[in-house]
Amino acid sequence: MARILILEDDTTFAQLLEGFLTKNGHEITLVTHIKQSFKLIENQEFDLLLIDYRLPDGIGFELITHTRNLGIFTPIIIMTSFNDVRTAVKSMQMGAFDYITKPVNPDELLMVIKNSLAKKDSQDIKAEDTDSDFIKGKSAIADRLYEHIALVAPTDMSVIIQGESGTGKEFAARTLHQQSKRSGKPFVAIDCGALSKDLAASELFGHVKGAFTGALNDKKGQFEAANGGTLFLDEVGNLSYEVQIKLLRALQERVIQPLGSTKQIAVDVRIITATNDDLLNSISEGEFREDLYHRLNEFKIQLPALRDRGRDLELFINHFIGLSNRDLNRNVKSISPEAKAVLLNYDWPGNLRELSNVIKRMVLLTPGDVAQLSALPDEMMISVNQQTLPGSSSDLKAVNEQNEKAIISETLIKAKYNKSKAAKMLNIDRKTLYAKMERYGIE
Ligand SMILES: Nc1ncnc2c1ncn2[C@@H]1O[C@H](COP(=O)(O)OP(=O)(O)OP(=O)(O)O)[C@@H](O)[C@H]1O
Repeated sequence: MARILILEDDTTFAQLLEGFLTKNGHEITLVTHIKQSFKLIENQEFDLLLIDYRLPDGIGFELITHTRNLGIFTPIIIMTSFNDVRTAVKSMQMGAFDYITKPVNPDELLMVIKNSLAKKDSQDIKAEDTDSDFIKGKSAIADRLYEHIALVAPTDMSVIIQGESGTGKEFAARTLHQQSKRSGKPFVAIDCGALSKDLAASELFGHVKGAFTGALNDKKGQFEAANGGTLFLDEVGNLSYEVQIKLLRALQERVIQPLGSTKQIAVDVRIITATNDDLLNSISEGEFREDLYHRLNEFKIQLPALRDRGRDLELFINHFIGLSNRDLNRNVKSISPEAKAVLLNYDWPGNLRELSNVIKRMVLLTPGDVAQLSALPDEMMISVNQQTLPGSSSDLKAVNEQNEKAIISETLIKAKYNKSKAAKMLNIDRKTLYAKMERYGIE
């Protein structure tokens, strides 16, 4: 028995389907509009969504995007007229499992449903143990990101993921793999930034015993380990020129040659790469091969910096509080308004990784249920104070005052609010410090 949500505006046809599928042991919920279906999937669990393509308030694609953005991977079958088949194929690239053309043949429908449910079972395990600590976000920029991921995932295109440090490039690469046809095969991640020049080639392509000093045994490379699946090369800009040549050859000819071996080994690997910086600069400086770049860049995904993700920041703060409560056995339920203001105004150069660390520390330092400003690192407050300085103001007096205020706050934090010590560090006497603190409203 499966719980099936049917989204179909032709009510006579929908009731026919309901009768037929109920007879075949399924539990059916009927809706006629996309908006109603959004509400239902947010609040109830379904095993399958059976949706019409053209609906009174939009097209079926919207439900696919919405469910995938919510991190729900329930199988979706699109029902479409023969004329819309091309669009239905596109819907599969966006994450629908299958489509069926109208008029619907009952036996075909049962078969498609059976196949989709079987695929769902094989995906559930992965969704459980790899995705539960991750969220996608709800900003427009996150919507676009996951739309691109859903579009390119099922293809075999090489993808470059570009983004600042800690923006979630590895998570995006894993998502691409999980949504691809290769999901049942290995996902192998290599941090090229951590590989020494000498070891990179052996790590990627393997070596035979005696290939170089220290090669005591044959070793399989990661290309072979990822065979049939996906190889994720993080910080690909760090690979030496010689390894870049070998990599290009492996991609073009689909064979690798372990160091010291004359044997060629056929490999079928999809490559996803990530880089912090713009590889185009490295190309113009002659450090990265342009031909390899084009081979790797069949599709580019740009990961947004956390500071550009709007309301996602708050979602991530809450998400990480939940994870830290669980991991550290705490019960933080809210954040004081001052602490929240600092979290929301900080510019997060280390992105999600930095946020996750800051929240973990904050939760650890909060025995009660409200996190306070004192649980945040001093440097964050200094940085937020400095950001609010009027950078381009021409009012010299105001700029000086703002500077003075920021320096005093900063020094007080450094001196752990010991005013004699702070006065000494600022090279002023205690009385002057008190007067300035009062004038600038520093507590
Ligand atoms: N969507 C997400 N939801 C929750 N946590 C996330 C998400 N994406 C990334 N993270 C967390 O943020 C941190 C950084 O993620 P990840 O390693 O994928 O970033 P990266 O861009 O590859 O970093 P680097 O540039 O340092 O290689 C990790 O701790 C990861 O668990």
